Amino acid sequence: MSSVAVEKASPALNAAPMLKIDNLSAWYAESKVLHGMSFDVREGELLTLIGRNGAGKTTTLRSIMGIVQKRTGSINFNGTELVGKRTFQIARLGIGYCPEERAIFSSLSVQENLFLPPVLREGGMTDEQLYATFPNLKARANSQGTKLSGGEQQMLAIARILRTGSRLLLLDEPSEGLAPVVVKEIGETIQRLKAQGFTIVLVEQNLRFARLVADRHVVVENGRVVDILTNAELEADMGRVKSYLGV
Ligand SMILES: Nc1ncnc2c1ncn2[C@@H]1O[C@H](COP(=O)(O)OP(=O)(O)OP(=O)(O)O)[C@@H](O)[C@H]1O
Repeated sequence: MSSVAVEKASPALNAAPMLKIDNLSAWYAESKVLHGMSFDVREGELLTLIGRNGAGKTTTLRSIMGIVQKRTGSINFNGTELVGKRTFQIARLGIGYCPEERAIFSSLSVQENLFLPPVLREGGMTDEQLYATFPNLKARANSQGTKLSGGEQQMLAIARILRTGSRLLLLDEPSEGLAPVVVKEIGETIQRLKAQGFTIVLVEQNLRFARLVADRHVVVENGRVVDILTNAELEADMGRVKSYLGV
């Protein structure tokens, strides 16, 4: 399929930006980790951040959520500037963050974990909608967090932020450490969420997974954006991205 055909097939590529990141820099203590990153995320789009270990992908998500000590530049979400805002204020605007470590509370049941974050704004999924989207979790509603498989924990971590009313989802390596069959399930879930109109930024090392779900890819290297390409462009020239990733 030509890139033009794919771009036509993905209306999100022509949508207005929901998040505009301009000249973003971020620090951990004295150490500058992001060096003037700029990219945007369009409404309804699924955008991946790809790049080697330590490139700054997680830090980009943490900067959007305000979980770094210092950041400069601009992160504009639907017209509101996020630089200067606190994490709870950012969450209330409708941004949900699912960290790499998943943060499932082992002593709590699935249901308790699910209902832990407060509903922050209207439009969040109801319990029925959540359990319809994640039928495995319904069957495990009273199981303790620790008794879940890695895939179930990942599903729970994603489900938890859907209740809150978030419309922009920041997902950090949901495929990490999971068996291929489970990665496929997570991919299908993410595609369903996109079809439901969620906008998603996905940090992903697994290119095979990223290609299946994404509209566009932002390549991060040493805290800088070194390339932005549509999924069709990636399909047409895998070598372009593999050279960045060293694979
Ligand atoms: N809490 C921290 N304190 C100090 N430096 C950090 C901290 N977290 C990350 N770093 C450093 O910031 C840089 C970017 O890390 P980041 O986790 O954003 O990369 P990444 O692209 O997400 O890679 P990975 O997939 O390995 O997590 C790395 O050099 C890392 O060592």
